[in-house]
Amino acid sequence: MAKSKYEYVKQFERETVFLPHTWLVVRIDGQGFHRFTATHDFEKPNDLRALELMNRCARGVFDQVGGICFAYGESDEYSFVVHENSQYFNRREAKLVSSIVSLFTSLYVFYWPTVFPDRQLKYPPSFDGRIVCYPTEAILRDYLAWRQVDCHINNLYNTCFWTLVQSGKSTVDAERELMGTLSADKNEMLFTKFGINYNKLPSIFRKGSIIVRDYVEEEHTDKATGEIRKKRKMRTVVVHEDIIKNKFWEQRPHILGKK
Ligand SMILES: Nc1nc2c(ncn2[C@@H]2O[C@H](COP(=O)(O)OP(=O)(O)OP(=O)(O)O)[C@@H](O)[C@H]2O)c(=O)[nH]1
Ligand SMILES: [Mg+2]
Repeated sequence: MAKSKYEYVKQFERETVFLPHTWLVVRIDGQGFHRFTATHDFEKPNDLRALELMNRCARGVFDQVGGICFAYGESDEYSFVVHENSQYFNRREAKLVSSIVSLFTSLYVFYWPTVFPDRQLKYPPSFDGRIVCYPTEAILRDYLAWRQVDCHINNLYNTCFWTLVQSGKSTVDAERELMGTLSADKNEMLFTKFGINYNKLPSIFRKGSIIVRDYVEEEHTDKATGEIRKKRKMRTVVVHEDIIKNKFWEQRPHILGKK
């Protein structure tokens, strides 16, 4: 086919293609969610339904976009790990980040009425996205540990802050009381003043959410004998576990392992 005289404009296009055998992390983050969560009356410090909505959207991305082997979410953000061996979109930055952030955003609006049937969406939410390339599995694991530590630090602080405010303190006084305190002080304050054992709070709040493909035991009835048997099946699961101290990775070598 003959080329038009305008074809030359394509020469101006530039692309970032990531190096092979490197881990890619696409992190999306709600834009202006401080305002969005206030406008939509999210519960403080954690709105369980809002977190479940984030998890639903992330599962949609996890299952539809190729090459994703792990996802971690907390607050208004989600990180998607593209496997080092993935060739999806030929590892092109713009394709990967734009399709993940747009799919996540449209799923957020799509699932909103199911998760919040009693709450109207007052304006369209948006998310931004970026990709970072990590050359080794050890650095990738440290990246994920960094996000989970962030979740822990923020959640412990916010739990203390809103418990103090709900007990009658002004936001200024609550902030002043927490200034300079360490994690141990915050745990102690929650327990002695309010009878709250921080470690007993839901793990989705304390640890964030992890999406992986993992083996689960499923029961099925043997047609011939009527016996109930257990079978190990690979499924997409959402868990709220410690990926830092526990043997999370050691127990699941298939997640980051070579495919
Ligand atoms: N009430 C409530 N607020 C939440 C919840 N999850 C996230 N948020 C809000 O969302 C904000 C997320 O932090 P950021 O991403 O730093 O703030 P942002 O306003 O989205 O700012 P940009 O990301 O820079 O656009 C938090 O500071 C909270 O205000 C929740 O479960 N309940
Ligand atoms: Mg945000």
